[in-house]
Amino acid sequence: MTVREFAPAKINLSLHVTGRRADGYHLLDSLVAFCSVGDWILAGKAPEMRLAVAGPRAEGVPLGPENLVLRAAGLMAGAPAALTLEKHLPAAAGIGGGSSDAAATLRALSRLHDAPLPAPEAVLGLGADVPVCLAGRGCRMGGIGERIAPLEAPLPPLGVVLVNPGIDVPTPAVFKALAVRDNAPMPEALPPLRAFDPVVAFLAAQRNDLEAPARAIAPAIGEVLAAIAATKGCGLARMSGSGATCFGLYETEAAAASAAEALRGRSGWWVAAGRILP
Ligand SMILES: C[C@](O)(CO)[C@H](O)COP(=O)(O)OP(=O)(O)OC[C@H]1O[C@@H](n2ccc(N)nc2=O)[C@H](O)[C@@H]1O
Ligand SMILES: Nc1ncnc2c1ncn2[C@@H]1O[C@H](COP(=O)(O)OP(=O)(O)OP(=O)(O)O)[C@@H](O)[C@H]1O
Repeated sequence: MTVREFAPAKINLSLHVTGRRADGYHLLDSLVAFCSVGDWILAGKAPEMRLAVAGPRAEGVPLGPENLVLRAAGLMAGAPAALTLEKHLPAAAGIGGGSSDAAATLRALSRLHDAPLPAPEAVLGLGADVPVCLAGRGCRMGGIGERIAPLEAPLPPLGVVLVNPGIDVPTPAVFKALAVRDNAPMPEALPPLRAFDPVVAFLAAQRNDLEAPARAIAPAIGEVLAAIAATKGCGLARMSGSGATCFGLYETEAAAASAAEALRGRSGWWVAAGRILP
């Protein structure tokens, strides 16, 4: 029996940094969505845990125990499997690549062995983005990433474009470069987010507080944002997470696919188009 689990790209539609804990981790308020662009995890029963990495973005992905797939598998003691990670997302890109792979591995091994998922604190120990990736649906994320409040209504299937300029931006460096760490949160009550117009109107009044420090580290992010914003039908262009990947939102998946075509060809840019998942 082989189990296939999708590891969708994580998109921070907004990312407000509202404080910092004594241990240095930052407090966040983020509207998080997932999209139909992502990696895949394949898992089959085997006498011991092993990992193979394939796919167009396999180059440079670690095969050793530091791979988040193996770190996640290590939490599912007694559930060995032959794991294949099919890599489609750029790494260190702000779209939860390794984090989503870890969450998909937990889901795959839980299904393969009919085993319970690890405790929330163990999931958080894999990385601040893993709890929201384990939820894998539209959420408001708080705390350092452990407070996950699924949205009351599913997000609409908006078109989305993802663009990465081919520059790794290490998350710790971006948080370290923040000038202000006690920014305002989003409004306590979120408005209905059931269609393109209200979603982009609401998000236009929100922020990604990591955009400024990330652009100081990788100025190419500014070029990516301008190029996305200039595409036909783009309702919002914003960096995701700690970058460098930026996203554009469109009313339809077709509009996003057209925008992606217009953006391809820039040397070294990774461009993908899809739709926002519920
Ligand atoms: C920026 C986001 O992607 C937004 O979703 C996440 O907060 C980062 O999630 P992540 O990449 O899984 O982060 P981790 O790998 O857990 O942490 C990497 C480093 O980012 C910083 N970090 C991360 C999360 C957080 N709430 N505050 C932080 O200051 C810490 O220096 C940490 O050592
Ligand atoms: N399964 C994995 N896929 C990609 N990178 C991985 C994986 N496991 C470990 N890594 C290592 O983790 C580093 C960070 O990559 P990762 O894709 O986790 O960042 P990210 O999750 O996209 O960033 P963010 O959490 O800010 O969205 C990579 O440079 C790589 O060395």
